[in-house]
Amino acid sequence: MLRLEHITIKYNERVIFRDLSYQFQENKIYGLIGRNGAGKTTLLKTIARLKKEEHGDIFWGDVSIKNKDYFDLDATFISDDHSFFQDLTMYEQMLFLCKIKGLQKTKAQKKIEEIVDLFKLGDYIDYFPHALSRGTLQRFGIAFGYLRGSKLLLLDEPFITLDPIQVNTLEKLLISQKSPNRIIVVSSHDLDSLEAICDEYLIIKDKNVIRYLPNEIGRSTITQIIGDSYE
Ligand SMILES: Nc1ncnc2c1ncn2[C@@H]1O[C@H](COP(=O)(O)OP(=O)(O)OP(=O)(O)O)[C@@H](O)[C@H]1O
Repeated sequence: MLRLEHITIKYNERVIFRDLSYQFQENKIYGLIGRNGAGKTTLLKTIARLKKEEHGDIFWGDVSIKNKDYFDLDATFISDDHSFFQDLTMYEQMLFLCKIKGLQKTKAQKKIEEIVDLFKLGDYIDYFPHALSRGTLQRFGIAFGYLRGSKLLLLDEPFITLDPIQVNTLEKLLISQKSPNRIIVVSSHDLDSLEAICDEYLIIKDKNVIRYLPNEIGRSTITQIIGDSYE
């Protein structure tokens, strides 16, 4: 369980979240919804410890992760802002990641093969990042996150730039990744995809979140809540 307790998040003097408390449970996919600039990325980064809150605390189980950093956590944050090594092919980068994870070479090669197949990236593994389209880079970014694996998967706008086939593949993949050991949080403006995968929606409003179950809220109400948050 991941628990946010009365957290306030700011950039300089600008408050993005005020006194936010929420409890995320394993085996669930949460959809983070909000207008542009509402704070979706900020909240994901805060959970991933890539940004620190001003007040409050965050607990993973019974342990505070307030003073932890991203690499202290068993977490993967996937955004569309991928940083790849420009001098390595995509295959070499995947091997490098496996090496950091301590995976033996033959096991690493097998795992990479599986993932490359899953994401249909076989044609591109010998490319350098600068030669790939945005959509393909996004797929590699997600494949890297998948390769890394984690108890906490945080995805920021994962469906952006993916074609409909890849959107469908990713939806299925995320559902298959649900487990009693894992919490998944996805931010997106793609309400169709969120509806297909989420157990709970968290809609950002008034510097806080409102929780809904997908079957208790329609699209027009979501749009209305987002619209109201502009006022
Ligand atoms: N590094 C930063 N310094 C100052 N302000 C920031 C910084 N990063 C984000 N912000 C501001 O914080 C607010 C929340 O930004 P965030 O990126 O979290 O929103 P978002 O909901 O993810 O938006 P979008 O849907 O457009 O991606 C925005 O007003 C943004 O301008």
